[in-house]
Amino acid sequence: MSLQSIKYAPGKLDILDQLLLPVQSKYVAVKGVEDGWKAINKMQVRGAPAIAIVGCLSLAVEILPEQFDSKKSLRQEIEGKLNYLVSARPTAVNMKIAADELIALANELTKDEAIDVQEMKQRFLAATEAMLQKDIADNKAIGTNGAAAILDISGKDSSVRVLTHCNTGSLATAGYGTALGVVRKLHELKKLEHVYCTETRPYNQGARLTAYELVHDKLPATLVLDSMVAALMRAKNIAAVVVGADRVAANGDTANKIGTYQIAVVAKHHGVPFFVAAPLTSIDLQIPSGDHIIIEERPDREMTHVGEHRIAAPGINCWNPAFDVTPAALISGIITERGVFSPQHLKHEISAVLGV
Ligand SMILES: CSC[C@@H](O)[C@@H](O)C(=O)COP(=O)(O)O
Repeated sequence: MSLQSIKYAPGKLDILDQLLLPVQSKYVAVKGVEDGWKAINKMQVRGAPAIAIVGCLSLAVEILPEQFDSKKSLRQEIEGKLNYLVSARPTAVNMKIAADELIALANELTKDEAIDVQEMKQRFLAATEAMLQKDIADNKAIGTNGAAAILDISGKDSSVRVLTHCNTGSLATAGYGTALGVVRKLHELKKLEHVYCTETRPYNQGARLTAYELVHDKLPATLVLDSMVAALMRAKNIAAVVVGADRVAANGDTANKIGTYQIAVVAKHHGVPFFVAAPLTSIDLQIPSGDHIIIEERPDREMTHVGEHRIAAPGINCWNPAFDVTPAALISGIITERGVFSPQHLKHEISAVLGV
């Protein structure tokens, strides 16, 4: 059975505590928005799509038992709590886009004179709950589109070796995964010779989470350290790199886990195609370029310690940005559920597909 990081039934939300993986698989209850905010901020749940889903479902759990005396008070609660959830982590855009969409829905329902406060609440909860299934469907489409793009480039008859970074699988999404969904699809098509995953220092999402998923799902996989990528490309005939995204700007610049940018530079040097796989909810057409993306800086301790064990000299200063921005010029294609877009023409191509 594939991994499930989010378990939801109306009024009940449990998440797999990713701080404990891979040593322990333990679900923790998220009983409302405060728990949701803390789980996102402390990285018990992580990965851009999963953050948005857990944030929104934590609100669903909180408002289900509550009584509201007017649609206006329900709307205010929804807006205030969603904006609070957006503040838990700054870089990934999915929570912000989900919050904006749900606030717009709440505004629309407030104005609709044909419905009362009970019906407004039901419709809001249904929209929130629909996110889980939609994310899985989107990821499967990303997998199909991405596998086709990689096989197109590498020649359809051969199996491929690919490299991925960070974690973009079932643990970072509602299921199946984005970049890891592409890897999964290649495997389903019997076209995956091998996947290499980086350790992803300092938080080790690759070694702890991606490696855990790859072993769990029995995919042919090998772990490498972040410092081995250039040597790997020279030695192992890598057909493509595929990574996720936390926020893609309108010009195709992409924020993703720290280390992504240097992999893209190395890929360019070796002529290896570099793909970003992400749902449309990771694309922020409101910002013109990556210069406008706020990069979260995390505590020094994530660099100086492994668990309780100090590995850096006491007293040394640290700089710990959690993400970097890969310039669009280094990206071969942005794989979404609606097709593979050229980063240089992203805004235009998305508008054409969505008809807006
Ligand atoms: C499918 S998610 C893509 C990204 O969110 C992922 O690569 C990543 O950077 C996760 O960062 P994290 O800091 O662990 O939340």
